Amino acid sequence: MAPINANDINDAKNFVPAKQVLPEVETDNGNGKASSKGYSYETLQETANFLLSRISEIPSIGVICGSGMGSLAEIIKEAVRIPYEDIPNFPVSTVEGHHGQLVFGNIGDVAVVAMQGRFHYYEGYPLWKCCLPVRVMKLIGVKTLIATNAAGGLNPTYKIGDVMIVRDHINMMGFAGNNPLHGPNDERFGPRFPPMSKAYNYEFRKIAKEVAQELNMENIIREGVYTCLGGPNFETVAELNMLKMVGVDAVGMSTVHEVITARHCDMNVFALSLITNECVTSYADDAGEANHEEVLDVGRMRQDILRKYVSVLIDRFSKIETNP
Ligand SMILES: O=P(O)(O)O[C@@H]1C[C@H](O)[C@@H](CO)O1
Ligand code: HPA
Repeated sequence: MAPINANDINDAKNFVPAKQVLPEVETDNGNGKASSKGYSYETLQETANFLLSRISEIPSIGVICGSGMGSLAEIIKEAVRIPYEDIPNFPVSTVEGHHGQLVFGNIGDVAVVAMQGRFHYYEGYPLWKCCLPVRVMKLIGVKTLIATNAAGGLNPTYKIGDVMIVRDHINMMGFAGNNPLHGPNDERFGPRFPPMSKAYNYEFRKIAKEVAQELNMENIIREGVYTCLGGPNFETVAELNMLKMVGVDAVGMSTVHEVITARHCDMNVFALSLITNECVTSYADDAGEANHEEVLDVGRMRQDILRKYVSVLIDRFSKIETNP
Protein backbone atom coordinates (compact mmCIF):
# COMPACT_ATOMS: atom_id res chain seq x y z
CA MET A 1 0.00 0.00 0.00
CA ALA A 2 1.38 3.48 -0.90
CA PRO A 3 2.41 5.55 2.13
CA ILE A 4 0.07 8.40 3.07
CA ASN A 5 1.62 11.79 2.36
CA ALA A 6 0.69 15.34 3.39
CA ASN A 7 -1.06 16.06 0.05
CA ASP A 8 -3.43 13.13 0.55
CA ILE A 9 -4.34 14.48 3.97
CA ASN A 10 -5.00 17.94 2.52
CA ASP A 11 -7.14 16.38 -0.25
CA ALA A 12 -9.12 14.55 2.37
CA LYS A 13 -9.64 17.76 4.36
CA ASN A 14 -10.83 19.60 1.25
CA PHE A 15 -13.18 16.79 0.21
CA VAL A 16 -16.72 18.09 -0.22
CA PRO A 17 -19.22 15.23 -0.20
CA ALA A 18 -21.71 15.22 -3.07
CA LYS A 19 -25.14 16.46 -2.00
CA GLN A 20 -26.75 13.49 -0.31
CA VAL A 21 -29.70 12.31 -2.30
CA LEU A 22 -32.05 9.85 -0.64
CA PRO A 23 -32.83 6.95 -2.90
CA GLU A 24 -36.17 6.98 -4.64
CA VAL A 25 -37.56 3.89 -3.02
CA GLU A 26 -40.20 1.64 -4.39
CA THR A 27 -40.45 3.10 -7.89
CA ASP A 28 -41.28 0.04 -9.89
CA ASN A 29 -44.07 0.75 -12.31
CA GLY A 30 -42.17 2.33 -15.15
CA ASN A 31 -45.35 3.93 -16.51
CA GLY A 32 -45.51 7.10 -14.46
CA LYS A 33 -48.50 5.98 -12.44
CA ALA A 34 -46.82 5.40 -9.11
CA SER A 35 -45.30 7.95 -6.82
CA SER A 36 -42.23 6.71 -5.02
CA LYS A 37 -44.53 5.50 -2.24
CA GLY A 38 -47.44 3.93 -4.01
CA TYR A 39 -50.09 4.29 -6.65
CA SER A 40 -52.22 7.40 -6.62
CA TYR A 41 -55.86 7.35 -5.60
CA GLU A 42 -56.80 7.95 -9.24
CA THR A 43 -54.73 4.99 -10.46
CA LEU A 44 -56.37 2.66 -7.97
CA GLN A 45 -59.75 4.08 -8.96
CA GLU A 46 -58.90 2.99 -12.51
CA THR A 47 -58.30 -0.55 -11.23
CA ALA A 48 -61.53 -0.45 -9.24
CA ASN A 49 -63.50 0.78 -12.28
CA PHE A 50 -62.08 -2.05 -14.37
CA LEU A 51 -63.27 -4.60 -11.78
CA LEU A 52 -66.66 -2.93 -11.38
CA SER A 53 -67.16 -3.21 -15.14
CA ARG A 54 -66.71 -7.00 -14.85
CA ILE A 55 -69.13 -7.74 -12.01
CA SER A 56 -72.84 -7.40 -11.45
CA GLU A 57 -72.96 -7.10 -7.66
CA ILE A 58 -70.79 -5.07 -5.31
CA PRO A 59 -69.13 -7.28 -2.70
CA SER A 60 -69.48 -6.24 0.93
CA ILE A 61 -66.89 -8.67 2.29
CA GLY A 62 -63.37 -9.33 1.02
CA VAL A 63 -61.44 -12.47 1.91
CA ILE A 64 -57.69 -12.93 1.58
CA CYS A 65 -56.80 -16.62 1.33
CA GLY A 66 -53.63 -17.64 3.16
CA SER A 67 -51.02 -20.16 2.02
CA GLY A 68 -52.66 -23.49 1.30
CA MET A 69 -56.08 -21.96 1.98
CA GLY A 70 -57.00 -20.98 -1.55
CA SER A 71 -59.79 -23.52 -1.54
CA LEU A 72 -61.76 -21.10 0.64
CA ALA A 73 -62.57 -19.29 -2.60
CA GLU A 74 -64.04 -22.46 -4.06
CA ILE A 75 -67.21 -22.10 -2.00
CA ILE A 76 -68.07 -18.96 -3.96
CA LYS A 77 -71.11 -19.46 -6.17
CA GLU A 78 -71.72 -17.79 -9.55
CA ALA A 79 -68.02 -17.09 -9.52
CA VAL A 80 -66.38 -14.53 -11.77
CA ARG A 81 -62.63 -15.21 -11.76
CA ILE A 82 -60.22 -12.52 -12.85
CA PRO A 83 -56.52 -13.43 -13.08
CA TYR A 84 -54.21 -10.85 -11.56
CA GLU A 85 -52.32 -10.41 -14.80
CA ASP A 86 -55.53 -9.16 -16.46
CA ILE A 87 -56.12 -6.48 -13.82
CA PRO A 88 -54.60 -3.06 -14.53
CA ASN A 89 -51.90 -2.07 -12.01
CA PHE A 90 -52.09 -5.39 -10.10
CA PRO A 91 -48.99 -7.34 -9.07
CA VAL A 92 -48.80 -11.08 -9.79
CA SER A 93 -48.53 -13.97 -7.28
CA THR A 94 -45.27 -15.88 -7.27
CA VAL A 95 -45.66 -18.26 -4.30
CA GLU A 96 -46.69 -21.91 -4.49
CA GLY A 97 -50.13 -22.27 -2.92
CA HIS A 98 -51.24 -18.79 -4.10
CA HIS A 99 -53.19 -19.04 -7.39
CA GLY A 100 -53.25 -15.40 -8.41
CA GLN A 101 -56.83 -14.44 -9.12
CA LEU A 102 -59.72 -12.48 -7.70
CA VAL A 103 -62.91 -14.46 -7.32
CA PHE A 104 -66.18 -12.52 -7.16
CA GLY A 105 -69.53 -14.11 -6.38
CA ASN A 106 -71.73 -15.19 -3.49
CA ILE A 107 -71.31 -17.15 -0.31
CA GLY A 108 -74.86 -17.84 0.83
CA ASP A 109 -76.67 -14.52 0.29
CA VAL A 110 -73.58 -12.39 0.67
CA ALA A 111 -71.67 -10.86 -2.25
CA VAL A 112 -67.95 -11.36 -1.68
CA VAL A 113 -64.60 -11.07 -3.34
CA ALA A 114 -61.71 -13.39 -2.49
CA MET A 115 -58.05 -13.00 -3.22
CA GLN A 116 -56.88 -16.46 -4.19
CA GLY A 117 -53.25 -15.56 -3.69
CA ARG A 118 -51.75 -12.69 -1.74
CA PHE A 119 -48.58 -10.67 -2.13
CA HIS A 120 -45.71 -10.94 0.31
CA TYR A 121 -42.83 -8.60 1.03
CA TYR A 122 -40.29 -11.38 0.44
CA GLU A 123 -41.49 -11.72 -3.16
CA GLY A 124 -39.91 -8.34 -3.73
CA TYR A 125 -43.01 -6.19 -3.46
CA PRO A 126 -42.89 -3.12 -1.24
CA LEU A 127 -45.47 -3.24 1.54
CA TRP A 128 -47.74 -0.66 -0.11
CA LYS A 129 -47.91 -2.91 -3.15
CA CYS A 130 -48.62 -6.03 -1.09
CA CYS A 131 -51.63 -4.10 0.25
CA LEU A 132 -52.80 -2.51 -2.98
CA PRO A 133 -55.69 -5.02 -3.33
CA VAL A 134 -57.05 -3.93 0.06
CA ARG A 135 -57.37 -0.34 -1.15
CA VAL A 136 -58.91 -1.55 -4.40
CA MET A 137 -61.44 -3.57 -2.36
CA LYS A 138 -62.28 -0.41 -0.44
CA LEU A 139 -62.80 1.51 -3.68
CA ILE A 140 -65.18 -1.07 -5.10
CA GLY A 141 -67.30 -0.94 -1.94
CA VAL A 142 -66.02 -3.70 0.36
CA LYS A 143 -66.76 -2.88 4.00
CA THR A 144 -65.21 -5.84 5.81
CA LEU A 145 -61.89 -7.59 5.34
CA ILE A 146 -61.34 -11.19 6.44
CA ALA A 147 -57.63 -11.97 6.25
CA THR A 148 -56.49 -15.57 6.67
CA ASN A 149 -52.96 -16.84 6.95
CA ALA A 150 -50.84 -19.85 7.71
CA ALA A 151 -48.68 -19.33 10.79
CA GLY A 152 -46.26 -21.09 13.08
CA GLY A 153 -47.62 -21.73 16.56
CA LEU A 154 -45.39 -20.16 19.19
CA ASN A 155 -47.78 -20.45 22.11
CA PRO A 156 -46.82 -23.84 23.61
CA THR A 157 -50.48 -24.80 24.09
CA TYR A 158 -51.18 -24.52 20.34
CA LYS A 159 -51.29 -27.63 18.18
CA ILE A 160 -50.90 -28.08 14.44
CA GLY A 161 -54.30 -27.59 12.84
CA ASP A 162 -55.56 -25.13 15.47
CA VAL A 163 -57.28 -22.00 14.23
CA MET A 164 -56.33 -18.76 15.95
CA ILE A 165 -58.67 -15.79 15.90
CA VAL A 166 -56.30 -12.83 15.76
CA ARG A 167 -56.95 -10.58 18.76
CA ASP A 168 -54.07 -8.23 17.98
CA HIS A 169 -50.76 -8.01 16.20
CA ILE A 170 -47.23 -6.80 16.80
CA ASN A 171 -45.92 -4.95 13.77
CA MET A 172 -42.27 -6.05 13.92
CA MET A 173 -41.51 -4.73 10.44
CA GLY A 174 -43.06 -1.43 11.46
CA PHE A 175 -40.61 -1.19 14.37
CA ALA A 176 -37.91 -0.98 11.70
CA GLY A 177 -39.82 1.74 9.85
CA ASN A 178 -41.32 -0.47 7.17
CA ASN A 179 -45.01 0.33 7.01
CA PRO A 180 -47.55 0.19 4.15
CA LEU A 181 -48.61 3.75 5.01
CA HIS A 182 -45.06 5.09 4.77
CA GLY A 183 -44.87 8.10 2.47
CA PRO A 184 -47.28 10.88 1.58
CA ASN A 185 -50.76 10.36 2.98
CA ASP A 186 -53.86 10.75 0.82
CA GLU A 187 -56.69 11.74 3.16
CA ARG A 188 -59.20 10.23 0.73
CA PHE A 189 -58.01 6.84 1.98
CA GLY A 190 -57.64 7.80 5.62
CA PRO A 191 -55.87 9.91 8.25
CA ARG A 192 -52.13 10.44 8.57
CA PHE A 193 -52.06 8.86 12.04
CA PRO A 194 -54.65 6.07 12.20
CA PRO A 195 -55.24 4.40 15.55
CA MET A 196 -54.64 0.62 15.77
CA SER A 197 -55.84 -0.17 19.29
CA LYS A 198 -59.09 -1.63 17.91
CA ALA A 199 -57.66 -3.13 14.76
CA TYR A 200 -59.46 -6.47 15.07
CA ASN A 201 -63.20 -5.91 15.42
CA TYR A 202 -64.47 -6.91 18.85
CA GLU A 203 -67.97 -7.97 17.67
CA PHE A 204 -66.54 -10.17 14.94
CA ARG A 205 -64.21 -11.90 17.39
CA LYS A 206 -67.11 -12.53 19.77
CA ILE A 207 -69.23 -13.97 16.96
CA ALA A 208 -66.31 -16.10 15.79
CA LYS A 209 -66.01 -17.70 19.23
CA GLU A 210 -69.76 -18.36 19.37
CA VAL A 211 -69.77 -19.89 15.89
CA ALA A 212 -66.79 -22.08 16.81
CA GLN A 213 -68.90 -23.50 19.66
CA GLU A 214 -71.89 -24.07 17.42
CA LEU A 215 -69.68 -25.98 14.98
CA ASN A 216 -68.04 -28.00 17.77
CA MET A 217 -64.70 -26.45 16.98
CA GLU A 218 -64.00 -25.22 20.51
CA ASN A 219 -61.12 -27.69 20.95
CA ILE A 220 -59.23 -26.17 18.01
CA ILE A 221 -60.16 -22.50 18.34
CA ARG A 222 -57.70 -20.11 20.00
CA GLU A 223 -57.40 -16.37 20.24
CA GLY A 224 -54.05 -14.65 20.26
CA VAL A 225 -51.43 -12.26 18.99
CA TYR A 226 -49.92 -12.59 15.51
CA THR A 227 -46.73 -11.11 14.20
CA CYS A 228 -45.41 -10.78 10.67
CA LEU A 229 -41.75 -11.02 9.79
CA GLY A 230 -40.36 -10.19 6.37
CA GLY A 231 -39.36 -13.76 5.46
CA PRO A 232 -38.73 -15.69 3.33
CA ASN A 233 -36.60 -17.68 5.77
CA PHE A 234 -38.33 -19.22 8.74
CA GLU A 235 -37.08 -17.96 12.09
CA THR A 236 -34.11 -18.92 14.21
CA VAL A 237 -34.59 -20.44 17.64
CA ALA A 238 -33.32 -17.24 19.29
CA GLU A 239 -35.70 -15.07 17.24
CA LEU A 240 -38.66 -17.26 18.18
CA ASN A 241 -37.75 -17.21 21.86
CA MET A 242 -37.56 -13.43 21.73
CA LEU A 243 -40.99 -13.20 20.07
CA LYS A 244 -42.42 -15.56 22.68
CA MET A 245 -41.15 -13.30 25.46
CA VAL A 246 -42.92 -10.26 24.00
CA GLY A 247 -46.26 -12.06 23.83
CA VAL A 248 -46.52 -13.39 20.29
CA ASP A 249 -48.69 -16.51 19.89
CA ALA A 250 -48.32 -17.11 16.15
CA VAL A 251 -45.70 -16.08 13.59
CA GLY A 252 -46.20 -15.49 9.89
CA MET A 253 -45.17 -13.37 6.91
CA SER A 254 -48.31 -11.42 5.99
CA THR A 255 -51.59 -9.93 7.24
CA VAL A 256 -50.28 -7.18 9.56
CA HIS A 257 -49.70 -4.66 6.77
CA GLU A 258 -52.99 -5.63 5.09
CA VAL A 259 -54.83 -5.00 8.34
CA ILE A 260 -53.10 -1.63 8.82
CA THR A 261 -54.10 -0.62 5.29
CA ALA A 262 -57.68 -1.77 5.83
CA ARG A 263 -58.05 0.04 9.14
CA HIS A 264 -56.51 3.17 7.65
CA CYS A 265 -59.40 3.29 5.15
CA ASP A 266 -61.92 2.37 7.83
CA MET A 267 -62.73 -1.19 6.87
CA ASN A 268 -63.81 -3.61 9.60
CA VAL A 269 -61.27 -6.36 10.07
CA PHE A 270 -61.30 -9.98 11.13
CA ALA A 271 -58.31 -12.30 10.81
CA LEU A 272 -57.61 -16.00 11.28
CA SER A 273 -54.32 -17.87 11.51
CA LEU A 274 -54.22 -21.56 10.71
CA ILE A 275 -51.45 -23.04 12.85
CA THR A 276 -49.55 -25.12 10.32
CA ASN A 277 -46.41 -25.94 12.28
CA GLU A 278 -44.99 -25.70 15.76
CA CYS A 279 -42.31 -23.04 16.02
CA VAL A 280 -38.99 -24.58 16.98
CA THR A 281 -37.85 -22.99 20.22
CA SER A 282 -35.17 -25.47 21.28
CA TYR A 283 -31.81 -26.58 19.92
CA ALA A 284 -32.57 -30.24 20.62
CA ASP A 285 -31.22 -32.52 17.91
CA ASP A 286 -34.61 -34.09 17.29
CA ALA A 287 -36.44 -30.73 16.96
CA GLY A 288 -37.99 -30.49 13.48
CA GLU A 289 -37.62 -27.70 10.94
CA ALA A 290 -40.36 -25.55 9.42
CA ASN A 291 -41.07 -26.06 5.72
CA HIS A 292 -43.56 -24.74 3.19
CA GLU A 293 -44.78 -28.21 2.18
CA GLU A 294 -46.02 -28.88 5.69
CA VAL A 295 -47.72 -25.49 5.67
CA LEU A 296 -49.59 -26.36 2.47
CA ASP A 297 -50.45 -29.87 3.72
CA VAL A 298 -52.06 -28.56 6.90
CA GLY A 299 -54.03 -26.07 4.80
CA ARG A 300 -55.40 -28.98 2.77
CA MET A 301 -56.09 -31.00 5.92
CA ARG A 302 -58.21 -28.19 7.37
CA GLN A 303 -59.87 -27.02 4.17
CA ASP A 304 -63.33 -28.48 4.84
CA ILE A 305 -63.67 -27.15 8.34
CA LEU A 306 -62.30 -23.74 7.35
CA ARG A 307 -64.69 -23.46 4.44
CA LYS A 308 -67.61 -24.20 6.73
CA TYR A 309 -66.37 -21.85 9.45
CA VAL A 310 -65.67 -18.95 7.10
CA SER A 311 -68.99 -19.31 5.28
CA VAL A 312 -70.95 -19.18 8.55
CA LEU A 313 -68.84 -16.21 9.71
CA ILE A 314 -69.56 -14.34 6.48
CA ASP A 315 -73.27 -14.91 6.95
CA ARG A 316 -73.18 -13.67 10.58
CA PHE A 317 -70.86 -10.73 9.93
CA SER A 318 -73.09 -9.55 7.10
CA LYS A 319 -76.07 -9.41 9.45
CA ILE A 320 -74.64 -6.99 11.99
CA GLU A 321 -74.04 -3.28 11.91
CA THR A 322 -70.68 -2.73 13.48
CA ASN A 323 -68.02 -0.15 14.00
CA PRO A 324 -64.55 -1.17 15.00
O1 LIG B 1 -49.75 -16.00 2.90
P1 LIG B 1 -49.49 -16.61 4.24
O2 LIG B 1 -49.16 -15.62 5.28
O3 LIG B 1 -50.62 -17.52 4.67
O4 LIG B 1 -48.22 -17.55 4.02
C1 LIG B 1 -47.38 -18.11 5.02
C2 LIG B 1 -46.15 -17.26 5.19
C3 LIG B 1 -45.31 -17.66 4.00
O5 LIG B 1 -45.76 -16.97 2.86
C4 LIG B 1 -45.61 -19.11 3.85
C5 LIG B 1 -44.59 -19.97 4.53
O6 LIG B 1 -44.90 -21.32 4.39
O7 LIG B 1 -46.90 -19.31 4.48
N1 HPA C 1 -43.00 -18.77 10.50
C1 HPA C 1 -43.31 -17.80 9.63
N2 HPA C 1 -44.27 -17.92 8.74
C2 HPA C 1 -44.97 -19.05 8.71
C3 HPA C 1 -44.71 -20.10 9.58
C4 HPA C 1 -43.66 -19.95 10.52
O1 HPA C 1 -43.36 -20.85 11.33
N3 HPA C 1 -45.58 -21.10 9.29
C5 HPA C 1 -46.35 -20.65 8.28
N4 HPA C 1 -45.99 -19.41 7.92
